[in-house]
Amino acid sequence: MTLNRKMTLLLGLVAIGVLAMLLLISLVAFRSFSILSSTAHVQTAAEIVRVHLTEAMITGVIDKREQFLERLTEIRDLRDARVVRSPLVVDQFGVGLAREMVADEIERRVLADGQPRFELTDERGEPVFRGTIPYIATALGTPNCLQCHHVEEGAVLGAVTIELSLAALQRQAIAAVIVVLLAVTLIILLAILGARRLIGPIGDTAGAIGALVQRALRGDFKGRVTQRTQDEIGQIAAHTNQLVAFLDQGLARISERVTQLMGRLPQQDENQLQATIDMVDGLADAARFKATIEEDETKTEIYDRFGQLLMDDFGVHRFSFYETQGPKRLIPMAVDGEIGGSCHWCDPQILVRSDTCRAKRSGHPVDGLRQPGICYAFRPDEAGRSSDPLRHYCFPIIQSGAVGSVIQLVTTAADADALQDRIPYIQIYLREMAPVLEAKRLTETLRESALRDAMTGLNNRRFLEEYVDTLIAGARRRNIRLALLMVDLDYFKMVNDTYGHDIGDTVLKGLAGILKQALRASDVLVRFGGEEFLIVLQEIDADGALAVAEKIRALVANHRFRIAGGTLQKTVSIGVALFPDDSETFWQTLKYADVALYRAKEDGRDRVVRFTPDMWEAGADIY
Ligand SMILES: Nc1nc2c(ncn2[C@@H]2O[C@H](COP(=O)(O)OP(=O)(O)OP(=O)(O)O)[C@@H](O)[C@H]2O)c(=O)[nH]1
Repeated sequence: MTLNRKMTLLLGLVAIGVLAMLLLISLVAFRSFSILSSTAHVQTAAEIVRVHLTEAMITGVIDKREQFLERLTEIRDLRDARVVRSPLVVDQFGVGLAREMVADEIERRVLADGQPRFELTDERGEPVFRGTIPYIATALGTPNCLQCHHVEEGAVLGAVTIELSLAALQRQAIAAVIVVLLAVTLIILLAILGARRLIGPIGDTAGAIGALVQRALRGDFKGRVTQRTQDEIGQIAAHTNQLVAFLDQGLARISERVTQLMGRLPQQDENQLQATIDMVDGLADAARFKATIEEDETKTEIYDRFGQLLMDDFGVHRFSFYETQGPKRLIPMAVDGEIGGSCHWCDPQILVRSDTCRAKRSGHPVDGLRQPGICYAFRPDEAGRSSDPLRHYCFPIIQSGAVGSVIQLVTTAADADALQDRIPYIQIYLREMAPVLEAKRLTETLRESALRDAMTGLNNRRFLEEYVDTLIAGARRRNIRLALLMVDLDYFKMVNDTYGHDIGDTVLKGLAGILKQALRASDVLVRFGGEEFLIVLQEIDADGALAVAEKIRALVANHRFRIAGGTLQKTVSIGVALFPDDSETFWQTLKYADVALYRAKEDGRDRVVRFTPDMWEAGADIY
């Protein structure tokens, strides 16, 4: 119900109440007034009758009293006037006129107790007021009643009954009440009309503000309220319009900026405010995600965290993260949440020919949600899914101007639209993730290059320094030996001097290749110095170590290094020491291997020498 209606209803009810009260009060007042004024009239008339009868008695015309009483009834509204004698008067003067003896019940009681009685009756619709007043004998009056009447002081001599018609009075009263009620009704109607005029703008403005708020809740702040008055209500309308205009402009600006950041245009039918809130939430979550992954140590942690996010927040459980390696290769970093999982959703060909990956080749997202079949490399596992085939969406992540990673999302055709809606939100995360991934990648590359010898690709001395603690801890825990083989090319300086530095490099790289091939995966090979290589063999005894060293020596001796214009043969000398047999410390054992190498050189080169303590004593001054 509108405010206007409520107000009208309320005023209407108040009006009915007021009119009813007024009517009631008028009727009660009329009745009281009628009784009071009629009582006075009856008493006056009774006194006139008494005076007249007394005068008639004195002047001796008491016989004419009948005419007097009849003439009295000619007075307007005086219906009846009669006198009755008390038994005392009857005893003294006889019964009198016939009608003076006929006493009704009221008159009999008045004659008996001397108390006047009044009553208001209704006689066939006519209101009649009747009063019966006793005549009391008294010696105090003029004339003295007791002079003529042989009765005692205070005795009841008779009673007079007067009946007045109140019909005319009633008509006047009703007319007056009707006039008053009409006047009051008119005033109330005018009051209701006035109130409606006042309330009207309040109701209209409230309704308009209500509609405006409903539109605003749907994200539409274009609505305005019509300002109907210049009073407080008009002010409310004007201020509401200002507020909504401010919100509209603010939302438009926020929406525009957020849209730029998201690259997502809000759709016509969606709640603009809700869409903007969602986008701001997305941006804030992505910024928080970025802050978190910046503190992650490795790319693997980042991929793991992003995979978790895809599953938990976006409901995507099938995905692949690939990373480019060199110009041609892609490596699967995580598949369906499994770090290092194998290529599952694409033709494995993309791993060795990365250009067969459309996202990697083009550097643009590949939307297989809207265009199924756009990429031939996509290999959905079709088994049992013909009714709900799979779709994919691939994002390239640009790092240093080229595609550094490819993120592939896979979903069912039924869920394709839902994923499509989430793509802009996922893209924000990817945008935040790209520079962090790149930074981590650079850090890892830098770290790797710091531990690697660029020319031979072998680990360098720094790597050994970092790795040695792990190596020794493992050996102690497993209670195994380590054999240290210090390998040095013989007369290498001559190669440089004779053929030049480039040929020297070629020989060093060739030697690194021979050593790599001769060793097991668990063995450690380090380019220790210029033409010096250290091999750490694990879980081996002295004979085994010497056998490996001899094998290496022979391999090198029999190898022909290809150089410009022919081949070159070189030999190596190898010193062997065992940890912990020769020393309790790794670095001392290394020194002993070097001592043995020195001895091998001394003894003519192209040989393997096992360290013995006497070598250390003999050469103590040298070392
Ligand atoms: N081409 C090239 N030469 C290097 C490299 N590192 C060290 N050398 C050279 O290796 C040679 C080592 O020579 P020396 O230590 O005198 O020993 P050697 O000539 O091998 O003789 P012996 O070890 O006594 O058999 C030096 O001429 C260095 O310049 C490198 O990376 N490339």
